[in-house]
Amino acid sequence: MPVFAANLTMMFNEWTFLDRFDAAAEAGFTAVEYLFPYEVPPEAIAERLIRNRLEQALFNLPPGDWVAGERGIAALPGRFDELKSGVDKALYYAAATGAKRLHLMAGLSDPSDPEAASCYRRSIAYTAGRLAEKSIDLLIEPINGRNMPGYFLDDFAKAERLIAELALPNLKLQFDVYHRQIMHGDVAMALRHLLPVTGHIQIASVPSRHEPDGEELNYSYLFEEIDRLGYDGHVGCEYFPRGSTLDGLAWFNPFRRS
Ligand SMILES: O=C(O)[C@@H](O)C(=O)CO
Ligand SMILES: [Mg+2]
Repeated sequence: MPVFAANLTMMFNEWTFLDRFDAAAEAGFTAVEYLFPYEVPPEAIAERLIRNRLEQALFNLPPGDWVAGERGIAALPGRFDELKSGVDKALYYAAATGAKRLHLMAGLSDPSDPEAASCYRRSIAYTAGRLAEKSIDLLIEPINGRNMPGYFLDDFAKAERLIAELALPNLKLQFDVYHRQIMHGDVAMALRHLLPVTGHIQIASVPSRHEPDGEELNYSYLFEEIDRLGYDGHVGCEYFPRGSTLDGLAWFNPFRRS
């Protein structure tokens, strides 16, 4: 049975950020993820995780100036010092929360620009090395251009090639089924092929990015496939509820912790 992590950036928005941990546990989740924890002291997050017996599945390294529209800095020339201090900060939060996976966002940059490509590889190699000292995996995630126009890592095959070429033991793919379906389709075959390099899976309906309970993907089949493949990581519920988070959790009934 897949182990689901509630994405607290998108779900449980009826509660304040810290209270979302309590709400997710109450709803039967055993793990959580979110984009960024950096507005809240790590000790406060750790306290909620322990109190609710929740595992911290994943969060993202600092992405640059998100509010101004940046979506990561790893492929942006001239930002390496900032990247290094972001790694320090993320590791501090990972130590407090027990996170064993961090996602590094590439940024908005021309995918065919060789300078961006070399910058991205350098950032990944540096970050993976720092994370390896703490036995933490580094994830890279291809993101579809409809949701994030101009995102550097815009192709699953490119991510696969990069992981193979860099050959860093803790560098893995963040396989977001929602992005995969929009970018390339062929989700089940891609899961079979890429599972050996996949460190985290995320889900949402396509095209609406709502609950995984309809529209163009058959999630019952995909959940069984994920089990058949022997995937033992988390499946992040990275979706915007159609209405209230709790009203939208019927799909989760067979999986919830009682
Ligand atoms: O799919 C996404 O959008 C996220 O997983 C993310 O990390 C960046 O927004
Ligand atoms: Mg995602």
